[in-house]
Amino acid sequence: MARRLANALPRIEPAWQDQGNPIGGQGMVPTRPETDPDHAAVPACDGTDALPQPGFGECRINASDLACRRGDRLLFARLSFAVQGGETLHLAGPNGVGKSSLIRILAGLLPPWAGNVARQGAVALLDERLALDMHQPLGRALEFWARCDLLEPQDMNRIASAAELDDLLDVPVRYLSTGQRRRAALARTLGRGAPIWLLDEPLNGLDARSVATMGGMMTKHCASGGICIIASHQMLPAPVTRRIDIADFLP
Ligand SMILES: Nc1ncnc2c1ncn2[C@@H]1O[C@H](COP(=O)(O)OP(=O)(O)OP(=O)(O)O)[C@@H](O)[C@H]1O
Repeated sequence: MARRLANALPRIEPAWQDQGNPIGGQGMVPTRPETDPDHAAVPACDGTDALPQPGFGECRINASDLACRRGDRLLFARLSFAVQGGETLHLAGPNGVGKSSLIRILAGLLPPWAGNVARQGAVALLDERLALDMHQPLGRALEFWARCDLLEPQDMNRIASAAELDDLLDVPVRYLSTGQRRRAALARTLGRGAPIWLLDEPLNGLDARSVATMGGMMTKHCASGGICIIASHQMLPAPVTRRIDIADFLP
């Protein structure tokens, strides 16, 4: 039962078929972290060392000729990319362009209007939903997911510490501030131990220190062979392999 819950996110089958490398993959060159004057001076928190370093097997995600329609509007079309372990893809673009919709397509929660996604590796999805029991103290709410994800309690504790949640574990989730909820959602998501992170606006509501910590987590995840695909209208505090502005794929 627990394993079934842990794998509750839909998987796109077959797990992987090599469909070539339409945009880059192998050839993509990591860049320096995108610079944001608001965040540049804040050192990453040491707590990132507490994240588990699982040493992922091969993981990749390929999007081929994707188009997305919501309601009666075609949002984007002819969008292709390939991302492999160790790479970060930044999905950018103005409000309403379709960043969240693309994240949902990549997670298998929304069918594309056209094209397909091939994926190897489990996914951890962070979106606008907190997915924590508002009536439980934070520690209990995180424990629920730790059990689902078959985490050892000490692993969840380490992740909570990395997200600087130690002092909040006894606080009911509904009393947490916006930024505290975001950090709790991050801990819940990253605790899955999945190689592919799909993060929709992970920096929203975070203060400068938490943004730097998040950057450290992303950097470590990629260094361990994981994938980060981040939809954000902000610059990312970690090395970015490729940036796609969805506005370039308007139909
Ligand atoms: N279920 C839906 N039915 C119809 N239209 C939808 C639906 N969900 C989203 N949309 C529309 O699709 C468009 C893209 O939404 P989406 O949330 O993907 O954009 P976004 O780039 O993530 O925006 P933001 O930067 O504001 O978060 C918006 O115009 C939105 O109103």
